Amino acid sequence: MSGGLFVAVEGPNGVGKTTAVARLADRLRANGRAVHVTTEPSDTPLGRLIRTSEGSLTGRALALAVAADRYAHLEAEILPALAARKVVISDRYVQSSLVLQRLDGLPLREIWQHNAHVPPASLSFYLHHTPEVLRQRLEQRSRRSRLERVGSPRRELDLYDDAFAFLAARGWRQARIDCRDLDPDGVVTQLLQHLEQLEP
Ligand SMILES: Nc1ncnc2c1ncn2[C@@H]1O[C@H](COP(=O)(O)OP(=O)(O)O)[C@@H](O)[C@H]1O
Ligand SMILES: Cc1cn([C@H]2C[C@H](O)[C@@H](COP(=O)(O)OP(=O)(O)O)O2)c(=O)[nH]c1=O
Repeated sequence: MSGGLFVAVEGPNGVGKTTAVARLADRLRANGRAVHVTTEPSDTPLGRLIRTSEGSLTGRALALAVAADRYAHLEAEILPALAARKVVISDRYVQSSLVLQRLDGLPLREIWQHNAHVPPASLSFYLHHTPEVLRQRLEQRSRRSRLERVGSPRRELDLYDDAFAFLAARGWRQARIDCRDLDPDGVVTQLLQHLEQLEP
């Protein structure tokens, strides 16, 4: 992908995506890599509008807004950073839509159509944990989003499994990371091992 490396970090709410993204970036920087950390929804006016409207923007309208944000994010931020040969790490990408928009009532194939022109990441990580641990972590959060309340850890994991298989069938390069018994550094060590296999 234009000289850089594009890493997506996916998985259910509370699994440790944000933690893993920050630590992966630290480890790659310590190894001398130029890293660009980003998130979806993006840190732009549209991305911020999606975050603040998530209670009222629902279903197809939310799905299309998230897809529009993704195309803009690619154009304005991800592809230029890749062209500058950076490692881009995104906290959430297409697999998240294949789950969250389904929780919001859309069929998988329609969500896929909205994302039909989105390039795959170089490698997409699916972080996995038990529903019991995910539930405990979510209970500790002071604020839960509408989709966190609509879904449940078990339902989210089922939909992530579906999305993983769906993307695999379309040739997306993915790795499923079982986070049980791994502290944050242990998770990142596994991510780095997978990334080393990509880069000779
Ligand atoms: N590997 C891990 N082991 C134990 N706790 C973790 C691990 N990764 C993250 N956590 C904790 O779990 C909670 C959710 O992590 P977070 O990175 O915010 O998840 P997400 O971004 O997927 O919602 C935080 O309290 C974080 O400190
Ligand atoms: C990336 C993404 C986000 N969203 C929406 C729903 C989420 O509740 C909202 C914010 O994403 P989320 O990652 O849950 O936010 P936070 O970083 O605050 O935990 O964006 C989707 O509906 N589909 C997507 O693909």
